[in-house]
Amino acid sequence: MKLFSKEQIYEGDQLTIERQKISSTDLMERAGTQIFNWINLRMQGAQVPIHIFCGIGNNGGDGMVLARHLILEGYNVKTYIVNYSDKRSKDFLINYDRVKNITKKWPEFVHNQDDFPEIKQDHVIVDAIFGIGLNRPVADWVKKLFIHLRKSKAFTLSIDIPSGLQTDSIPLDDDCVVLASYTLSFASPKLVFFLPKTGKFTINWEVLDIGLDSEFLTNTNTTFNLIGKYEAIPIYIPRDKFSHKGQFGHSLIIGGSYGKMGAVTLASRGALSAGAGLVTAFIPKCGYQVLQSSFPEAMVITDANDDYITNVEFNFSPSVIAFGIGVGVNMKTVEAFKVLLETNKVPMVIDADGLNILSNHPHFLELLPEETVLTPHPKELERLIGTWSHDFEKLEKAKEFSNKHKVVLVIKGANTITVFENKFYINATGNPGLSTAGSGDVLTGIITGLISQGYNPLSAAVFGVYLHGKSADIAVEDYGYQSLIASHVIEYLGAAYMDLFKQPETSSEKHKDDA
Ligand SMILES: NC(=O)C1=CN([C@@H]2O[C@H](COP(=O)(O)OP(=O)(O)OC[C@H]3O[C@@H](n4cnc5c(N)ncnc54)[C@H](OP(=O)(O)O)[C@@H]3O)[C@@H](O)[C@H]2O)[C@@H](O)CC1
Ligand SMILES: [K+]
Repeated sequence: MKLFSKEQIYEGDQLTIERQKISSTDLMERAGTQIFNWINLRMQGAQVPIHIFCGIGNNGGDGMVLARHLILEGYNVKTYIVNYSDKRSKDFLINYDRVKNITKKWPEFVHNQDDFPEIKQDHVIVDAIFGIGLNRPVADWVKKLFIHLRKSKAFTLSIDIPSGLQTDSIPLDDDCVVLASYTLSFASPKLVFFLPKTGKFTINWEVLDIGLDSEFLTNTNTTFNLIGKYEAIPIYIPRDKFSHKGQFGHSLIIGGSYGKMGAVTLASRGALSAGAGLVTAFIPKCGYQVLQSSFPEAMVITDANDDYITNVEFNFSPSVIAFGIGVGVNMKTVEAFKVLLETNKVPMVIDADGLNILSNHPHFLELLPEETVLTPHPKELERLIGTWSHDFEKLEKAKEFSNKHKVVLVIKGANTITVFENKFYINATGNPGLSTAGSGDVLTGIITGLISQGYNPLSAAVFGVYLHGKSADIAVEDYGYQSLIASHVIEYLGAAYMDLFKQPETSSEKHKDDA
């Protein structure tokens, strides 16, 4: 799913008005009506007090349309105008008048703290205060209103975006933003729903289709894309009946050191379960028995050294090499990595200590094959690209790094983001159960196994992250967040593949933060 920028949304808005020969007021009517339908379907006329807080721009206008429909339907509505500016938008004013024409209970003005109404926990709040037009910090009394709303603990439905959240920057502090239980967003979810510092302001979200111009929706290219089931399906390469294991490549997983052999086992199992034809693990000698007995499907080659890798030698042509899991940073291992990089020609996936070695020896980066996949967690990323002061800076720096070194960068997190050639692919699957030992090793294995069978590195990264998260989403139903372990993610990979063709996208693809 495309994540449109604020500028693109305003442009789509304008194009829709021109091409469909409708007025901006008509488009607002569509938006407000969609929100009304959403609420009406769920509340079925219940007389729970609904407090609708409207700003004075078009987000407030949407709130006014909603208020009119709810009042006409007999709901128990209280409407407020959060009067943060005198610059009312045309469509806000039109819809303000329309509300006044159908009820004697005119909207109440809120100018300061004394005007804040009492809201009980079992009431409903609609937040139509600011939309994507917010472009500076909110006034102090507006911030106090946001705190007041939050303190009520009432279900809070934000229209388009939680008020106070800008589409392209991080709020000064948490009190500057409404905490939404649910956000109904127009045209596309907003990028900020997926970033660590801003995603927490909406517990759930959904996109409402307001019929924007279809040509605009199809032809507009976006820098950010959300990867759910419908984006994953076209990446999938089907298998034909006469295929054999020789077609799916040979993954070589190089890693491990004394005490860290399980990581290589997990990655090897991940690669084979993702569909690699053959998997060979290259490990220090001490892991030979461990790996052979814990994962008989893998072949094993050992280093001359017992405890860590000193010299990588093998006598076959792998389709892809993964390096770094549990490998440590011994100087001999570093040297072995360098020699490998100097001679290697096949695609690579680099993780864990492999990334730490790259950070400590940045000139190694020049030796990487183009489109090498790097899979850092936040600390490893920081070592690679330096520190950042906020999420947007992090993304910018990650993009520069990926461009400079021509690498596919997989930024692991609650919503893992893959960066390549100035595009960002935000993964929609996965859950807090993945915060568990070895889950990154499994991911590296899956991506390696996908490259092995012919996926290009970018597709393998994007699809691999999707499958990894999806597998965890299915497994968590059986294990719960706390008990999910990395091995389960491997065991449920088959289910994740099969789910691609099973049923329409379900709510599990929606952003959830209900750990
Ligand atoms: N495109 C679509 O798909 C559709 C969009 N629709 C809806 O329109 C919404 C966008 O509306 P909007 O542009 O009028 O902006 P909104 O967020 O209501 O803010 C109002 C004004 O406040 C001002 N302002 C900014 N920061 C401020 C601050 N800190 N303190 C005080 N004032 C501040 C700023 O004006 P300024 O003062 O900068 O001139 C701004 O213009 C969008 O989110 C969606 O809900 C639908 O109706 C139809 C289809
Ligand atoms: K809002």
